[in-house]
Amino acid sequence: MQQYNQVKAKYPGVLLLFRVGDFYETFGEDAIKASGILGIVLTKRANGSASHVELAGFPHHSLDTYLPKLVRAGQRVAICDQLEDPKMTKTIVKRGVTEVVTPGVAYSDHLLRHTSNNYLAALHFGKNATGVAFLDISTGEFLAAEGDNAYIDKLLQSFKPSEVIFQRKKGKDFLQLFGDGFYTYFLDDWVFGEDYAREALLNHFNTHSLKGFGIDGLENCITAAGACLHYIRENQHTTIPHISSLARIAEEKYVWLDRFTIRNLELVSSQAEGAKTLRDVLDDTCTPMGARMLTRWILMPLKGREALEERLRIVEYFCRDEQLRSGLRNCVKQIGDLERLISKIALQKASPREVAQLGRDLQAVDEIIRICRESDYAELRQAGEELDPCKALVEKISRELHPDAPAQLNKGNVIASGVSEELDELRTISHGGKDYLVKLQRAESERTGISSLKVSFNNVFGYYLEVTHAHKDKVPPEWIRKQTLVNAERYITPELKEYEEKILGAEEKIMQLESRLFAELLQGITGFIKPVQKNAGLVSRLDVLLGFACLAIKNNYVVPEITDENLIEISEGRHPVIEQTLDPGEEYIPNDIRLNAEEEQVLIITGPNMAGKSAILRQTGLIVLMSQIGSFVPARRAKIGLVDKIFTRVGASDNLSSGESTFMVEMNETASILNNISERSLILLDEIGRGTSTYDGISIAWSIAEYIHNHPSARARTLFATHYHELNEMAAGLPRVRNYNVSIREVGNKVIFLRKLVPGGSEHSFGIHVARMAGMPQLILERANEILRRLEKERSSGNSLKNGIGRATAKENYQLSMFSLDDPVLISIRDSLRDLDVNSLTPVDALLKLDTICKLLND
Ligand SMILES: Nc1ncnc2c1ncn2[C@@H]1O[C@H](COP(=O)(O)OP(=O)(O)OP(=O)(O)O)[C@@H](O)[C@H]1O
Repeated sequence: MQQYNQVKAKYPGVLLLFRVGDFYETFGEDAIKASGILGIVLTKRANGSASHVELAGFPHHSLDTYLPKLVRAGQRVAICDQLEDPKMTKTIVKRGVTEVVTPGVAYSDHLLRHTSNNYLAALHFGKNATGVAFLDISTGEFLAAEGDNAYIDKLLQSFKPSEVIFQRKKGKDFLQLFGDGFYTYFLDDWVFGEDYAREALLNHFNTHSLKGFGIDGLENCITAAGACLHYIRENQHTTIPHISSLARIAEEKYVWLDRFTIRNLELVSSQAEGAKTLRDVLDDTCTPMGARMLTRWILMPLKGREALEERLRIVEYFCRDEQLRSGLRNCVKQIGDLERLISKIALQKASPREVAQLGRDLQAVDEIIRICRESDYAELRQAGEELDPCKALVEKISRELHPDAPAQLNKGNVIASGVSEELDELRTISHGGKDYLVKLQRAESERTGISSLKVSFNNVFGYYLEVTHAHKDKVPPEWIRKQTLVNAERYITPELKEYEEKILGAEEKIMQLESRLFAELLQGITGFIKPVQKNAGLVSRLDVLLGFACLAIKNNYVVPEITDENLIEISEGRHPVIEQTLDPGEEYIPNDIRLNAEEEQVLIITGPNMAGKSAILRQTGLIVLMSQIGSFVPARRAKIGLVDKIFTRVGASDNLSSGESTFMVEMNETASILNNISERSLILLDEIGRGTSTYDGISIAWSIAEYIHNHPSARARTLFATHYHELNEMAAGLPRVRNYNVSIREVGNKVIFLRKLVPGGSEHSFGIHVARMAGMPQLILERANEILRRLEKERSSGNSLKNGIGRATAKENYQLSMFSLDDPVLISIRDSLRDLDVNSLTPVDALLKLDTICKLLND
C-alpha cells in the first residue's frame, strides 16, 4: 500500500489501475468509482493499522473490456504495471505508470470509433487571438490554427475533440465562449508559455525553426501545439515518432461552416436520434481511414476550384471505367486501417498479427500502384507515382515475422525461423527435445560402448544417464555419479545439464527472445512511418473518391459544373438524405433553383406548413456543399458558383438547456450572419422571426432580407423560407428579390402537397389544414377557421391585426372555455341546443330539454 500511495500521489485526480499479479486492482475512492462504473464487486480488506480499504479489481487480460468503459464514463485512467519479473526479485516488485488514458489520448481499438478521429485539443487564449491545436495520437495528425473566438468555435465544432485542455484559470471563459459540450481538463499556466512550447516542438520535430510548418510567428498557435505535446508526454506517451508533422489549418482554403450550419444541415449528426445524416448517406468507403477522411471533407469543404475539379475529374473516371473502379476498390478493401496501424507500431503497441497486416496492406498498395500506373488518367498515374510500395519493409516483415504470427506476443511463433540462431536452437530444443536426447543417448552409447545406456528424467536431479552395473567400468571419468540403485547407477554430465537447462528454460526464453526481437522489428519499422503515412493518406483519398463514384451510380447523381460566377443553378435537385429515407412507393419531387447576384439574389419562399420549404433550403445547401467536397450531386444538372461561407439559420430553434429564450437564440444566430456576410456567401434562412409576435416577426424578417439585398459590398445568394406572405410585398420594391412558393392543391377541405417550387407568392399558410392532419379536435379547427376568416376580413378592410385578434376573442372566450373541449357529451349537448328555436319553445319543452341535458351530463 505504501508503494500504491506513492504512485497515486503522483497522479492526482486519476483513477489508478494497480497491477497485482494477474489482476488490476483499484483501492479506496477509485475502487468505489470503478465498481460503480464497471459493475464489479467491491470488497474490503484489512489495511495494516488503518482499519479497512475498499478494493475492486479485474483480471489483467480483461483490460481491453474494462478500460474503455472507465474512459467513456469520463475517468482519466493510469495503468500502473509491474516493471520487472516477480521471479527475479526477492523484494517488492518494481511498479510504475506506463500509460495514462484519457478521452482525448487513446489509441486502443476498443476505445476509438473507426469512422471518426479522436482529437485532443489544446487552447491558448492570447491577447489578440486564440490558438488551438488538434492532435490525434491514434493517427498522428497534428493541426493548429489561430484566430478570433468565432473561428475557434467553428473549428471546435468541426473537429469535435474528445478532450480540450487549457489554462487552469480559463474555465469560465471557455464555458461562456464554447459551451459545455466538451470534456475539459486544466493544466498549469507555465505549460502555456511560448518559449516552452516552441522548445518542445523544435525538440520533437528535430528542426531549427517552425517555418516549415507554416506556424512561425503565430505565437498562440505554437503555444497550443506545445501544450498538446506536453500533455501526451505527461501521459507517458513518450515514443511518438508517428507525430511526424504539424500543419496549419489554412482558413482561406475551406468553406466557412459555423456551428449552426453544421447542426442545421445535419452534416455529421442529426437532431432526431437515429435519423440519417449527410455523412451516413455519402459514406460508401471501404476503410475506416477513408470514412474519417470523408468526415473531415464534409466539415471542411474546399474553396479552391482547381483542387475541386481534380477530385471531380477522378470521380468521373471512376464512374466511366467499371474495371478500374472495381479493381481499385478490391485493393482498397484489403487495406485495413493503415493509418492507425502505423501509429500503433510507432507507439510500440502493435500486435504481431497487426504487423503481418501491415505487410499485406503494403502488398495491396503495390497492386494499387500497378493499376494507377497503367491507367489512362494523368491524376491516377500521378497517385501511382506518389504511392510508395515500401518494398524493403514488406521484405523485412516477410523475412522476420512468422507467417502465422499470433494476436498476442506471448503465444510463440512470432518471429520467423532463420532470424536468430538462438531462437531457432531454442525452438529445436523445445519441439525436438526427445530427438535430441535420443541422439545424445546413441552418441554416448557408441562412444563408451555401453549398449544399455538410457537417458531419463526425474524431478530431483533432472536428466541423467543410467548405466547398469554390468557396464559400470566403461563409464568415462567426466560423468558425475548422482545415485546408485540395486542394479544400476545414474550419472549426469555437463552437456546433459547444459541441455537440460536449455530444454526447461526454452519456452520462457523463447518468449523473452521473441519479445525482444519483435520490439526490434517494430523499431525497425519506425524508419518507414512517413511513407506509410503518406500511403494511408493517398489510399484514404482514393477510397473516398471511389465511394463517391459508386454513390453517383447507385443514387443517380451528376457531376456539378463548378464556376467562379456568382450563381447557383440547379435543375431537378433533390435532397440527398430525405430521398434515401422516404417510404417505399414515395418519390422525392425534384425542384429547380436559380440564384444569382444580378437578378435573383434573394428568393422569398412561402407555402403552407409541411409543403417542403425547409427541404428546398437544405437541399440547396447540401448540393452546394457536396459539390465543394468533390462529390457528384442529386440533380439533373447543377452549375455551382463557388461559395465561401454557408450560413443556415432556423427560426426559434429550441435551446432551453442553455437557458436562453428561443427568440434570443434566433436573433443571436442571425446577427452573427449579418456581421459576416461575404460576396460569395450562401444564406439559408428558415422562418427567421417566427419566435416572436407576428408583427415583430414580420418586421424583423423584412428588415433582414432587405439588409442582405441592399448590402453595399456583398450580394449574398439567399433563400428565405417564411410563413409571412406579407414578405412577398418586398419584391415590388427590391429588384433582386423574387417570390416563389411551394405549391399545393386544395381539393374540397383537403390540401394535397405537390412539393413543386413555382414562381409567385402565396395567399395564406394553411396551418389549420396541417392541424387537421395532425388530428386536432374538430371544434378547435372550426373555431380557428372562424377567427382566421374574421382576421383576414378585418385586415383587408384596414383594421389592425392586433385589434382584430382582440375583438375576435374577447366576446367568445367564455363559450370557448366550454365548447373547445372535445367531449362527445358536450358535442351532443351543443348540437341539441343549436337546433332549438327559443322563440317558439314552450316552457314545458324547455324543461324537458333541460331534463335531457341533465341526464346526459349525469350518465
Ligand atoms: N420534394 C419533396 N419530395 C418528397 N417529399 C418531400 C419533399 N419536400 C419535403 N418532403 C417531405 O415533407 C416533409 C415536410 O417538409 P418541410 O419540413 O420541408 O416542410 P416546410 O414547408 O418547411 O414545413 P414547416 O413550414 O411546417 O416547417 C419533409 O419531412 C419531407 O419528408
